[in-house]
Amino acid sequence: MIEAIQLRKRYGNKDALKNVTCHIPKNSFVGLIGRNGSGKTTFLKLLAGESTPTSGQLFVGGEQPFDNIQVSANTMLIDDEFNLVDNARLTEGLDAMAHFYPKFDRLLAERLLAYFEIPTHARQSKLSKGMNMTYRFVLGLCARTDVTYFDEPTNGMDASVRKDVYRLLLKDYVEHPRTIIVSSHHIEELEQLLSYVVVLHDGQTVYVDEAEQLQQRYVELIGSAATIQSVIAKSQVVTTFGEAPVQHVIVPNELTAEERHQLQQSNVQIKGVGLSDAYIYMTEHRKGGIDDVYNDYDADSTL
Ligand SMILES: Nc1ncnc2c1ncn2[C@@H]1O[C@H](COP(=O)(O)OP(=O)(O)OP(=O)(O)O)[C@@H](O)[C@H]1O
Repeated sequence: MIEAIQLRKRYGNKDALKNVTCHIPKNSFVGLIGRNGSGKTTFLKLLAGESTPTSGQLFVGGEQPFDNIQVSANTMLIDDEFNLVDNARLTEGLDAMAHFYPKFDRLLAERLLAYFEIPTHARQSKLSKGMNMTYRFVLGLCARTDVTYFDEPTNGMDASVRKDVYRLLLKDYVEHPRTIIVSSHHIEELEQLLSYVVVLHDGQTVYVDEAEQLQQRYVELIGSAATIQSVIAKSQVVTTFGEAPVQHVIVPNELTAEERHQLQQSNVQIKGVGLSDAYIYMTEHRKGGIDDVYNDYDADSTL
């Protein structure tokens, strides 16, 4: 459905995206994850045809998205700027959606807005931040475009609305399979839904694959620091936390049978790592964890 090849986007003298390469199969439910400033919004804007790549190639459904009516009729980007009609009442927004998007489910949209207690006679500009995001989310969901991009859709929503939103996303996706890409900082809340994950780091794709594969990328060793150090080479360690004598050591899931045997013999527990933690280890180990900063600070301040 989506093919990006060595995509680059430059703003002035800054590369917002340096090298994004990914293939996303049709009807995937994708988590677009990455640290602040890693390029998620920039990538979504390119996908939605709102800006042009500086170099590289990008295809959505076989078409280049920029300035392409066919792509824009079948895709939708919901972000905190989304506003179909300026200063409109919500009912006018619903009218516009029905006009532009043939698969828009107006009845469901009205029922959801009533459930979330969002008054449809109100003007969008008068809604609270959380209500505005919920309204936009409802429009994006009910549009049922072939591809829908949600950029941080739960920003400003309270915990209970966020929970409903994730449930809704899953229910609607199961009943109407399509390609959905969600960028979010609440990846731990989203991870049960994802079939596919794209991780951006510093403007580059560092992981593109099924969510399950990312979960299996690392393991956590819990036990005596001395034992772990005697079996695992320092170069294998992604990060370490916890205070001696019991330490938690994260390593790539590439232990040999011999290493596993030695660790288990010494009562070191070998545990799987969740998706959101795996993502954090993948994008954090280059600069060390927060413990390293604190330990270095302690060492320097006692000099
Ligand atoms: N219009 C712009 N002009 C100049 N630089 C920009 C522009 N838009 C984005 N950038 C820069 O490009 C980089 C990527 O920004 P982007 O907003 O895509 O990241 P992000 O992953 O969505 O971040 P966040 O999680 O904080 O929303 C950042 O360094 C940002 O400062």
